[in-house]
Amino acid sequence: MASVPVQQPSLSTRDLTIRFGGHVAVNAVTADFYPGTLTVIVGPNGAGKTTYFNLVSGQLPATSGSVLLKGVDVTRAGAARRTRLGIGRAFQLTNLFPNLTVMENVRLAVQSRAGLGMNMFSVWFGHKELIERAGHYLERVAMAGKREALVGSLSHGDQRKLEVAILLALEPDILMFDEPTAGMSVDEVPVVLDLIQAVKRDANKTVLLVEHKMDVVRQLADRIIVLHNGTLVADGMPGEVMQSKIVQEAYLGTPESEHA
Ligand SMILES: Nc1ncnc2c1ncn2[C@@H]1O[C@H](COP(=O)(O)OP(=O)(O)OP(=O)(O)O)[C@@H](O)[C@H]1O
Repeated sequence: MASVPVQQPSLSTRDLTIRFGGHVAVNAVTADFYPGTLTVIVGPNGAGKTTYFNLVSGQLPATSGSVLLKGVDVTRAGAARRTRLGIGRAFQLTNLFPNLTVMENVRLAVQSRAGLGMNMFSVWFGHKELIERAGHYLERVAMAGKREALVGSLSHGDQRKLEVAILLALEPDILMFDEPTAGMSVDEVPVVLDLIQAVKRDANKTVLLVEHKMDVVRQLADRIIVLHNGTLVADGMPGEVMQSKIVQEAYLGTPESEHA
């Protein structure tokens, strides 16, 4: 009988926990994430979603438990090492250079991915291929027309789209988005959602998304994890998780319209 190959998780957390004083913000969360799957993490305000993201991407040190990236224990590794190992996160605008142009921001990401370092004046400057690659990512977020604009002058929605372009340019294996459409205008939202759809069709990419808007959750999720008071209370296919009693009580008990 032919054996079915067992897929290795690209990312795992084991009993991952962080305490702030007496408050346990993330409480013994164990989960595996696989390539080709988009997992949405939902939960009420203060449930621990962003803190869990910070523990995974290395912005916060765990109090206990572990984070494994492709089987490598990175619990004590900083964010930079985790990035080198393939984690990429869209950082709510904190990784943009406001005094540089849109093109320069994406070029730096392409340059970084190409292993050339972040020096604006290094040999790649003017390098046609890198500029073309940066242009490609700008086209994917429908921002090719704004390549010479200073980032600080962009609308909030454009800055969020640029952030997605930069994330894509870094070509991570694991992509983490924290409410990617928050603050976007109605016509900007589909650009980003279509892009995330396209990323999730790539069987090699693992996508994690924190999201409040239930229409976005329905549209994108292959799997839903529910956090409540820092604890994982449900994990499964969208249909079953949405129907489960614990979710109805813990999350959907809050009217959806409040989060829409
Ligand atoms: N640096 C910190 N110091 C102390 N408490 C913190 C810190 N960061 C988060 N917390 C607390 O941990 C809990 C979880 O916060 P977190 O921001 O992760 O929730 P969330 O699910 O992302 O919420 P929201 O949906 O509102 O963004 C909250 O009670 C928050 O006040």
